[in-house]
Amino acid sequence: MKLQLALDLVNIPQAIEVVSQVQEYVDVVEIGTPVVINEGLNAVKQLKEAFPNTTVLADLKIMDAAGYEVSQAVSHGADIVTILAVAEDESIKGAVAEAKKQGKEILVDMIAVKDIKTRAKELDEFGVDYICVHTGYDLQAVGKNSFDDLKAIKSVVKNAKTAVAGGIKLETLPEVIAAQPDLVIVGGGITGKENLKETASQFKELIAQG
Ligand SMILES: O=C([C@H](O)CO)[C@H](O)[C@H](O)COP(=O)(O)O
Repeated sequence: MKLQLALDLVNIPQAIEVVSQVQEYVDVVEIGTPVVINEGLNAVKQLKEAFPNTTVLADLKIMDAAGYEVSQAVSHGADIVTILAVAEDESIKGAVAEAKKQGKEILVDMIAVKDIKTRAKELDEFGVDYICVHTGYDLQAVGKNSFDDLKAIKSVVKNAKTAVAGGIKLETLPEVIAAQPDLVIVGGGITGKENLKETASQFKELIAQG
């Protein structure tokens, strides 16, 4: 089980500062969608240049022009690129084909999917690398989480790795770990704390005990 740190509410220098503090405890660093919107793929490029040995995920949440957008993210240093599960099948297949060509990976974000099991089965057959259940900020705000969705996809996914994101905190981490995803994605649960390093190390320790 790996830990991904999501950086959403920072600019580029702040992102680099956060990663320099917690680098040893995280397996993947995500340049979040709000950062890409504010700073463009330059944020991915600068993070990769600052931490060349770190796996960098570009949270583009692609919806169309998938092959092209994956190729752009990869050319800026992304190792993993996200696409939305609600995108057309052709877009998902295009993203997977481009990532494979470049030796990189695709994470599909299940945000807003209604029939989780059916879509997860289809995505699994398209050869995506990760299928991620995700409660976005707007549903977190009304008290939702993705823990039951994680169990649902775990019951049908045979090939892809599974991931979970959305409001995960140290207090809720044991419930997440119990469902055994391959990747746990945490943003505010780490970046919102005073002592980032201590919090990241506690996440890492619990995940290692898995
Ligand atoms: O993908 C995300 C969200 O849509 C904003 O871009 C976050 O990175 C994801 O939800 C993880 O962040 P937290 O919910 O703060 O843990």
